[in-house]
Amino acid sequence: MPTNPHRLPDALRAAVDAAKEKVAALHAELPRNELVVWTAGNVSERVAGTDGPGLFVIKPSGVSYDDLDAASMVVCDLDGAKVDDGTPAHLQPSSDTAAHAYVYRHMPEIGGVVHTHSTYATAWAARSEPIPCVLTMMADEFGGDIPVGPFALIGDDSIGRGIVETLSTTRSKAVLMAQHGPFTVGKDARAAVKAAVMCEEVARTVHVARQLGDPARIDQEHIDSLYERYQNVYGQHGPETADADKPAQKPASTEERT
Ligand SMILES: O=C(CO)[C@@H](O)[C@H](O)COP(=O)(O)O
Repeated sequence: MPTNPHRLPDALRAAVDAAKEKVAALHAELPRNELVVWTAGNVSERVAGTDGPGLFVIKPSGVSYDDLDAASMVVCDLDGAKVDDGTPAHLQPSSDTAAHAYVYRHMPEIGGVVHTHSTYATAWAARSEPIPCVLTMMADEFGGDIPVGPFALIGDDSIGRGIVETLSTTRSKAVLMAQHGPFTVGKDARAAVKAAVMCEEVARTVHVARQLGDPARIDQEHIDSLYERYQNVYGQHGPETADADKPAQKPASTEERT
């Protein structure tokens, strides 16, 4: 049953509108960081403070990045069904909506999901090869290798299932879906966009390094130390300068999760 926007409590209406503004603005980061071409890629964010079954905001499918604004963002429930909140009826949500919805249903700590076809990360995905943790930046952001998820067709739960299954075995916020491209997650959409930018950067750097030889993986104890510092010490921590990229909960160590 579509949701009538006029029946939304004021707080939920405000939260939906805030998410639409934020997700629209974050979509501009994808072309700005050269992570997408044409209409490829998408960003979503869970609507904060939603009682009941939950909602998220995602871009409409196949619309030029130049034409995306808050008014064109689509609101969906956690089954991926479009919610009628006043967004024009002809705007259908992203073709990856079912994957985003699956992640939100199965990873309650996650508040943002991003998908791109960024060149270097997608090249690793094309080979179904994990990116080895040979850079401190990888240890900082991803806590280890960036894993590969299974090949899956677009349109149903298959991609989402592959993302969740793969991310459940790692600290990484990025997964390279085989022969498709990277999906990243974060506590909110901004953190997931950051992970997408970092994923492409390390994919490019490790690729370049491999043209020169075989880079060595960082020792596990050093990876753990770097990850701990970056996640818990790096950046600003005052109430007015809190880093929005920090995870809500400290993820378990690799040893605890495997
Ligand atoms: O992976 C795919 C298609 O292969 C999609 O991610 C498109 O690249 C973007 O689709 P929309 O979000 O515009 O539907």
